[in-house]
Amino acid sequence: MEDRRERNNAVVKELKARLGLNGFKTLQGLSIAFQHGKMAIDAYYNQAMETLQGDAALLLELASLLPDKAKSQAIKQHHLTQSDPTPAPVSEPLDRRPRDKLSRHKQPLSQHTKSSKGGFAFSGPRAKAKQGERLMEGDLYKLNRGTKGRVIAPIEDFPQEYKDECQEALANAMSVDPTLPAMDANVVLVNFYSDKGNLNWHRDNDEGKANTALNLGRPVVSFSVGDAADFGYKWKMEDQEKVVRLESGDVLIFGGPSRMILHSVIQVYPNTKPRTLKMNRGRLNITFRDHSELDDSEINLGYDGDNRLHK
Ligand SMILES: O=C(O)CCC(=O)C(=O)O
Ligand SMILES: [Fe+2]
Repeated sequence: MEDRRERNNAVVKELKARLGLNGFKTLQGLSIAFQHGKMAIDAYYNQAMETLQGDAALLLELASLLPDKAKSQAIKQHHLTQSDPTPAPVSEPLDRRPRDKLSRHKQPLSQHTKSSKGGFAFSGPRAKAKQGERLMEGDLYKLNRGTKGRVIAPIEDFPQEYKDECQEALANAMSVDPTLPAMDANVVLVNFYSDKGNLNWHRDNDEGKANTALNLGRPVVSFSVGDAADFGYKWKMEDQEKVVRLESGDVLIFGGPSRMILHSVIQVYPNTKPRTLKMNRGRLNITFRDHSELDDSEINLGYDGDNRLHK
């Protein structure tokens, strides 16, 4: 309840700052009319989007706060059925050379995915038992590696929305790069970085040489939530790195010939998360992988992120 009120206040603050008092009141009037069944969903959606200048993420945030959950859900569904929802999730190829081919996708994230403190990801008992590494202890941050923490768990431990969002982002990336192999995520790896956290150069090859998923170049699909960060990538250690700024809601996808790219998280930018996002300082990274052919004993995604470097 408390949490809901705080979110409500944050959204109201953001709306007033963006729209001014008059714009805010217009939107409030529309929302009340819609809630009371005095306005049809398409009229509400179109007018609210117009008032919000096309910020669908903010509209969905607002919708999630409506007291009537059926109405919240209806807005979300309506948004998905729009042939050209604005802003559409966009995929942008970051580089066209085969080995450096990454794509970035902008996606309005569900409440689950950007849930407070990544709490969901870190609260699954299986995740804890399996890895013996925790982000949280009670309600406190307890990062297992000083400025960062990691949890790895089967996708079934997460809400269905996680997988849906992963597949949506992938489909979008495949539409800009049809050569990208498909993947069917079955493992989720969640990293949390404090604003002092970083991750050294590495390739995502911890699964072992015999890994068919790697051989087939099945993409890694990687969501960023919270503070922005610079993500570096290059093919060889001696190459000059390229850097892409990852913001909350960005999805980075690398597969095919670039599945084995060297990459790193160079730095996190403090206080850069969207104002409406209810989350403690820092950055969450939620990474989806397809290890369908491997059984659990073959997957060794231990947190030796900084030791598997320079190989
Ligand atoms: O946090 C990120 O964006 C990257 C994480 C990563 O590269 C990894 O966990 O292997
Ligand atoms: Fe990685």
